[in-house]
Amino acid sequence: MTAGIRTRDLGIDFGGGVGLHDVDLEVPARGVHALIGPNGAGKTTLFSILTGLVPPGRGTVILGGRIAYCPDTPEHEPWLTAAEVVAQSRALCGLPRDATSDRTVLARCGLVEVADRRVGSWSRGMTQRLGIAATIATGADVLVLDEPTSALDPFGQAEVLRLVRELGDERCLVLSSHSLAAVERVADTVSILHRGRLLWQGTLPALLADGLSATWIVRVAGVAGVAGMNDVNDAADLGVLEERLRARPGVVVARRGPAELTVTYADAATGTRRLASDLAAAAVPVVSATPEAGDLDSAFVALVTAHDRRTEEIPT
Ligand SMILES: Nc1ncnc2c1ncn2[C@@H]1O[C@H](COP(=O)(O)OP(=O)(O)OP(=O)(O)O)[C@@H](O)[C@H]1O
Repeated sequence: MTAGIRTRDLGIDFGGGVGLHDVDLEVPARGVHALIGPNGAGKTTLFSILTGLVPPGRGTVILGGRIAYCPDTPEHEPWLTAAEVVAQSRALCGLPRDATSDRTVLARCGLVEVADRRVGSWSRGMTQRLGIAATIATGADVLVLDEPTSALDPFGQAEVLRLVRELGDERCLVLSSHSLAAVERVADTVSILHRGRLLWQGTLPALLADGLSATWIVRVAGVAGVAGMNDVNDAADLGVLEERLRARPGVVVARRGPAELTVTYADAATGTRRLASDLAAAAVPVVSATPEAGDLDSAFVALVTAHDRRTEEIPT
């Protein structure tokens, strides 16, 4: 796998243990990579070192090509038009003038209709998209976007995430975000930074599998269209399902609500293997079976909490 970014033993000390410690990051040359971490984890510091804005205290950074960075709150000269901002970005990288390409970049970011408007009074969402346009215009192989969806409304977020996904299909795109739902939608690979240390890195499916619990929430179907009867039928179906699942070996079943059971296995891998066949054998209509913890939020919280517990246990 060619790397877009590779760091070895990267570190910086701000004093009192704050900074970055032994960061060995590996980001593929193509795809969307999300760097996530609690506030103060060191994400912006790491981006600043990767992009050469801050020299590291120690370690190395190897890049697969030119890198461009868009800060979380991009600022543009207010008297410039959007087209001029993009042209300026291209010129600062020593690239020749190319008004057609500038328009294409603005069109990709949904800004072509306002290309000739001065950007001084633009909304946060438009300013953010213009920052991304200026970043794309550099033609860099590695794009780093610091919290590109923060402070955007749901429409703005969807638009930026669509663009992020598109760009990641062409080159190496790294973003940081506190919106784990957004990360789950667009990222191919993820790294988790906490207190300046890289706790985890790998593909999103691997991270989700790591965080998967051994418990599933199973909801049964009622009899649709029978007024006032749904609860009664749900209860009846639930009772039958409960009894039949209990008869299966190694399954722990508990009631969760009027139409829901929790079904727990010895471990997540056993559950993944057996849940579908156990439900089929029970032969009761089921609406859904959802892992109790199987999303990025729970995987993230589990990793960070486990790390904190371990470090608290180490005597000082
Ligand atoms: N130049 C500096 N001098 C001293 N401390 C610094 C410096 N830059 C960052 N820090 C500290 O390093 C830690 C990491 O900060 P950083 O901004 O990189 O975190 P972050 O993960 O981007 O946080 P957030 O999600 O809140 O933006 C913080 O405790 C911050 O106060």
